[in-house]
Order: sequence, then structure tokens, then C-alpha cells
Amino acid sequence: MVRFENVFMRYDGGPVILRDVSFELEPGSFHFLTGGSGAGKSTLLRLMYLGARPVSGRVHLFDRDISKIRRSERPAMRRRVGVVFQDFRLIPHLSALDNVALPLRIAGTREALIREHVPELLAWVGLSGHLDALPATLSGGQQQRIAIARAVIGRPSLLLADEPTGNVDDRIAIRLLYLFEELNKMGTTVLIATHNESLVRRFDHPRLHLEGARLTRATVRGATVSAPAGAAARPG
Ligand SMILES: Nc1ncnc2c1ncn2[C@@H]1O[C@H](COP(=O)(O)OP(=O)(O)OP(=O)(O)O)[C@@H](O)[C@H]1O
Repeated sequence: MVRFENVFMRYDGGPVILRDVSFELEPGSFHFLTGGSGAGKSTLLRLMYLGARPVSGRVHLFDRDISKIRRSERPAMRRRVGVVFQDFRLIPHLSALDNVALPLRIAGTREALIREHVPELLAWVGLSGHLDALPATLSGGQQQRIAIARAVIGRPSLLLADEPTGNVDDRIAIRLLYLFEELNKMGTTVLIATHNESLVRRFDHPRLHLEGARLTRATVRGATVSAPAGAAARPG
């Protein structure tokens, strides 16, 4: 689904953000991505949704080396990836319903289906009373839930969520995690970047952890940190 091989990443000659990072996300897997503020979590996600290229090393998405994907192919590949951005990136002049409906409309889904499924999902995330609201009239937590609904509505092959519960209380955070788990059960590969340790410990999924520009893979419930995640994949 996603494979990093010896990836180095820095911005414009700045400090190294990712150093020799190698790992693989198997299809259908569910991982948390943890690390302190500035550890490079968003950068790692950016490389996966074709928002950046590594300085060296290779990133494979859906079995394609991202450096070899033609510009014309990018929109189709991006459509297979649902992204919850840390800053939401909602379209300000569209209602909650229309923001969430957007990926379906782009994919040509029938309007009748959109009118059925989008309100259902918005109700699940607790926004049934806000279908026609513009993002600016909603709280940060409500906007975040629209962003999540938009990312999952098309049942993407890969879901990348950057701090998706950063603006909601624990009760809603757990409910959103259940939503991601449901999506995962239907086949979506999920990677969630988060600072929320209690959430990581509550849900039984392995974690990838960034520290000092290196990636490690931890076992269930984040109990022990083992060898670098890519160790097995490296030659020699
Ligand atoms: N577009 C950019 N240009 C230059 N530097 C950047 C850019 N994006 C991120 N950085 C820098 O890269 C480093 C890693 O940032 P990144 O956002 O990936 O970390 P993070 O782990 O997601 O942090 P947080 O948890 O605070 O969101 C930081 O030092 C940041 O300032």
C-alpha cells in the first residue's frame, strides 16, 4: 500500500526531518503515528499523499514510485487517499453537507445517493443539526468532524489523518476512532498521526514513532519500542 525505502527529508536545506526512514504499511493495516511536536509526522503524511517528494530514498504509493508518477496521473491517485488535514482545509463557501459531498460529486456519484449517505455520516459524527452550516459558523471541533467525514465518505484505499481528534473531547475522539475502525474493517488502510497517548493506549493498534528524525515501530498498545521499522526490509 505504502512503502518507504531509506527516505531522507528536509525542507530547503533546513535540518533533516526524516533520516533513513524505511517501513511498509500493509494493505488493510491500522497504525498510529506518534512523536513530539515538530517530529515530522505531518511531513511523513505529506510524502504519502503526494504533497512533497523526499530528498533521497523512495516512496511507493499503491506500488508506484511517487517520483515516477506523471502529473496527469496524480488526481486519480489522490482520489484513492482520504486525508484529514491538521488545518481541516474545508471549502469556506460550501456548507457542511456540500464539503462532505465533494469527493462523491467529483467521482460522479448519483445525487440521490449523496443525499442519503452524507447526512447519515454527518449524523454519526454528531453534526446532524448543522448540514447547511458554513464552516466559519462552526467550532473547531465541528469543522474537524466535517473534515473527517469528507475524508472517509468515499471509502478511500488509504486514510491519512493528521491529529484528527485534536479539537474534540475524549468521548467524541473515541467515537471518531470507532469510525476509522469501521472503515478499516471495510478494507481501508489507516494511519493516524496523534499526540493523544490515552487514545493510542486504548485502541489496540501498532504505532510508528518518530524521534530524532528516525522511525521506530512499537508493539501493541505502544508498550515496547523495537528495532527500526525498516530494518527487515534493508539489504544486508
Ligand atoms: N513547508 C515547510 N517548510 C519548511 N519547514 C517545514 C515545512 N513544514 C514543516 N516544516 C518543519 O519541519 C519540521 C517537522 O514538521 P512537521 O509539521 O512535519 O512535524 P509534526 O510532527 O507534524 O509536528 P506537530 O505535531 O507540531 O504538528 C518542523 O521543524 C517544521 O517547522
